[in-house]
Amino acid sequence: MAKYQVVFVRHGQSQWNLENKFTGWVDVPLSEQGVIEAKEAGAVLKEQGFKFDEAFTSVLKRAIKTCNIILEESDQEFIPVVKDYRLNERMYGALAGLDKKETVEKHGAEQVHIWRRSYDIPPPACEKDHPYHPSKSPWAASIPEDKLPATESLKLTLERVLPYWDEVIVPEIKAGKKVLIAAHGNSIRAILKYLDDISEEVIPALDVPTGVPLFYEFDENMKPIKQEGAAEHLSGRYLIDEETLKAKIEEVKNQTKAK
Ligand SMILES: O=C(O)[C@H](O)COP(=O)(O)O
Repeated sequence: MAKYQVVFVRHGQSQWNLENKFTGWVDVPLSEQGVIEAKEAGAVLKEQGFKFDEAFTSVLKRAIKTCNIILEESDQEFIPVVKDYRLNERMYGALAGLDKKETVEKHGAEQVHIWRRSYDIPPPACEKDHPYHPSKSPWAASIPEDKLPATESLKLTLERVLPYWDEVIVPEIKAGKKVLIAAHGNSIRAILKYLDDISEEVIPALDVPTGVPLFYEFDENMKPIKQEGAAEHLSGRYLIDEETLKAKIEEVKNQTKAK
């Protein structure tokens, strides 16, 4: 029987999603389209009667803004919002700031797919003097230096996100709180891999669309309950029609397809 509920949402389209650049920990804003997506996500949640007691987000403004817009649109701005770098996007290493298609032209589609979607192969590390090294971000001072990654695979992202899920978010859920998690494509993929026990062979096929709420229910042991209309490989379902969902997932996949 369903006992707990969680809604995940990847931030709306960011300025660098629009410009098709690898982003990771670079703190770029939402694009105009991203703001619209966040508003739509909030409207759907309101329409379907979702109420939250607490929200969790990263320290990156595209996720924070998405979270705030959703809460504003659904009349729930009063709830506490907890920000933590452990929900950040995976750190994209030396690829941060590079055009995704130009990177394919330079290194080949196969190599870029490995960097983007393999489980345990990280992109090349970024040096300390890289313009987007995380030590240069304004919130870096609040993070232990040894926790500032020079690059991250999905596996390393999972090793960062999972303790936060287990030690901070799950106890809140088990205390009866309804939780919204506004995060990033790869930090959400990491949690979903864990929740739905997705294999290393299958995880490269999983893409998370921008700005679409993903609804999960769990039993008393925090085991996900398969929803009617669940998305491929997942127990949860996206709160959007299938055709729009397909188009939005395709958009993510197409970021590295030939021009
Ligand atoms: O950090 C980024 O570039 C994106 O938000 C996620 O990128 P990906 O879909 O290429 O992993």
